[in-house]
Amino acid sequence: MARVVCITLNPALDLAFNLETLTLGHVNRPDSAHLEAAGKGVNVARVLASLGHEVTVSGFLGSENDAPFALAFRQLGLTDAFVRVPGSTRINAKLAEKSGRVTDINSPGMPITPAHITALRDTLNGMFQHTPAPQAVVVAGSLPPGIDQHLFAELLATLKGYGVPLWIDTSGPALLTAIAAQPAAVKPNEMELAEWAGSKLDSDQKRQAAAEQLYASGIEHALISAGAEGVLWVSQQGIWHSIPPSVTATNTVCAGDTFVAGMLHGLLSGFLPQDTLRFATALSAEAVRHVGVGTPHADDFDSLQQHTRVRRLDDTITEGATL
Ligand SMILES: Nc1ncnc2c1ncn2[C@@H]1O[C@H](COP(=O)(O)OP(=O)(O)O)[C@@H](O)[C@H]1O
Ligand SMILES: O=P(O)(O)OC[C@H]1O[C@](O)(COP(=O)(O)O)[C@@H](O)[C@@H]1O
Repeated sequence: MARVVCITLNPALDLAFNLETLTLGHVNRPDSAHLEAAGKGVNVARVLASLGHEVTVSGFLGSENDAPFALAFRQLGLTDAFVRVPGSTRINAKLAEKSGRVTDINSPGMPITPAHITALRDTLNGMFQHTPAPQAVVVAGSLPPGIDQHLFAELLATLKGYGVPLWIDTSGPALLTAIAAQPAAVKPNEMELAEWAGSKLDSDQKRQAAAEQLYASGIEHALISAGAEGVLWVSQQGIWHSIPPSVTATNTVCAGDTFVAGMLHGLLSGFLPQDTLRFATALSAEAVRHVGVGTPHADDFDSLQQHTRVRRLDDTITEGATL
């Protein structure tokens, strides 16, 4: 199993509500409510830890409400290297309706100062100078106030300088900065990548063209997800497409994070490309059946994998496992 660092610059407590129907402008009374330590990198870490990897989590956490995070990290066996900053970590509301529709309300997050950034850099330096060094680093989620594109680009350059594969999952201007940094992998969804692509990515053909363009721009693993329509993956190992099994989508929050973790797991474990994509796609489909990240320990996980369709769209690119 591998050592992985998951960085969440803007974590969140996810407050998930399950409602029959959301009625704007009225009192809504959900069937259930659930509060969980989250944010993209934290969610990726949850999945990797459940798959047996040794995971360190880092980024910025508000010191005033870090108890649910500290508890979750202990329970999951994650090493906590988050820099504490004064204030409270944001709360994001996730309103899931019976129809499967989810409304996300993602708050801006706590302001981060240059001193906090220096503290994070020191923490990361210590981590990567230690042997054995981590084998991969994931940076996932939005940027908090105080971290602009310039600072983000500098941080990514530092992480690339450590010489381990850098995986990034973010959106908006940060996604453009991430792509320009030429990391080992990016995993936008089709809507997040539309701005970079300059048009809607509303078909497999358009997603394939965009993934090939990302790959050509210097990204080893270009991954584009499109919900139930599946994933386009371009790498040295070929051009692959997957379609998830049909499941009842109860809550799609965390599906993307679960998918990223599944791909990283497959590649770190030396799975064949088709097995890696099948595993990650099935795991993310598992995630949408309930609140939170997907679990490979679900009773029917083998069946979910069997019902995941994976096919290679080319056979000209040389196969060879790289991370
Ligand atoms: N309705 C769904 N049914 C089955 N699988 C889904 C569904 N929605 C998402 N997934 C799985 O989760 C993955 C990530 O979901 P997606 O919505 O594309 O990303 P994100 O959560 O980052 O927006 C998809 O590639 C797919 O495998
Ligand atoms: O940092 P952002 O872009 O605001 O996203 C944070 C939100 O994304 C999540 O990590 C879920 O992400 P996915 O649905 O893409 O897997 C939530 O836990 C969190 O509230």
